[in-house]
Amino acid sequence: MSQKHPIISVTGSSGAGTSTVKHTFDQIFRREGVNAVSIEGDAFHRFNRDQMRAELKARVAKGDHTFSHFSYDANELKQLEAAFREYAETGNGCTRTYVHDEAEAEVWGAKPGTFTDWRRFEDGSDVLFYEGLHGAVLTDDVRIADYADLKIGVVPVINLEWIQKIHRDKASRGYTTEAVTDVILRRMHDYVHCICPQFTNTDINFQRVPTVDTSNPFVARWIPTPDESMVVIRFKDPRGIDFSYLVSMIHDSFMSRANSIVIPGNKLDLAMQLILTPMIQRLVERRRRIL
Ligand SMILES: Nc1ncnc2c1ncn2[C@@H]1O[C@H](COP(=O)(O)OP(=O)(O)O)[C@@H](O)[C@H]1O
Ligand SMILES: O=C(COP(=O)(O)O)[C@H](O)[C@H](O)COP(=O)(O)O
Repeated sequence: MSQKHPIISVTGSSGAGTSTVKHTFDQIFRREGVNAVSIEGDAFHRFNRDQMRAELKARVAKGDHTFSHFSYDANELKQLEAAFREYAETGNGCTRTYVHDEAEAEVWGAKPGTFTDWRRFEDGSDVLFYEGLHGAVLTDDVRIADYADLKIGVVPVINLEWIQKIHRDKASRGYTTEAVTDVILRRMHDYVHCICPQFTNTDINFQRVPTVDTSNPFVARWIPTPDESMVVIRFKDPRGIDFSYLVSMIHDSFMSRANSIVIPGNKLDLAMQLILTPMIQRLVERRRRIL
């Protein structure tokens, strides 16, 4: 936690929609005049694509079938924690980019499946914004969640998450359904052990729930649209959340528990803006007062 250099962390599995949610944050940052530096969880993978394949082969040969990008030890989580700590203390830090495909390769000048060099953040930012798989990890060794001032979970129900991952990985990363299915299966152990526990450490979770049949996600021809879904928004600490304001502003929303509201899927962007803008304003105002 840092009053001077706040950190916002958006955590979700692969295909959950964290990159999509980043657009909403970018809009809020732009409108509110907040200068944010962004980092991606992929930057903190331990291995590039070839090294990861070799490591997987070696682990399988030793009888370990659970190693994946979700595993804590497939990532430099100490380094991610150090990046959060350094930012909290000094307002700066280091990141790099994992290049997924040819389009990103053009932008970054590195081959798909490799990392760029490490680089320093730009000076003078108001907040650090993280988006990735491990932004709310809390273990005996690694205390990433402790450094983040606002932690958001993006967690579609699992069939929908798989549909989103399969479609994104096929459309923009060139994988087949079979290849993505293998990845989903291999990652399941650490989905349970490394990803799910983080959603008890987050301040707010956004859980998209389809209202159409997704019972066989591996043959779904398209991703259920916002109109074909609802979103459950759960607050860890509901004190200070003006639920009656939210329910009156978001047409057709309702409270399902004392700490949760349910909204139509096509109101997600509006709901995020209504909920997150005052929270971001508070973080930035507190920082500016101190400075
Ligand atoms: N709220 C949403 N409504 C419809 N499609 C979505 C939504 N959120 C994400 N998607 C789709 O799901 C896929 C995965 O989203 P993405 O943001 O790339 O996930 P992540 O970065 O968490 O891996 C993308 O094709 C994206 O367009
Ligand atoms: O698990 C993830 C990260 O989440 P996201 O999918 O949301 O980026 C990616 O698949 C790996 O970064 C790289 O995998 P590959 O080397 O197969 O591209």
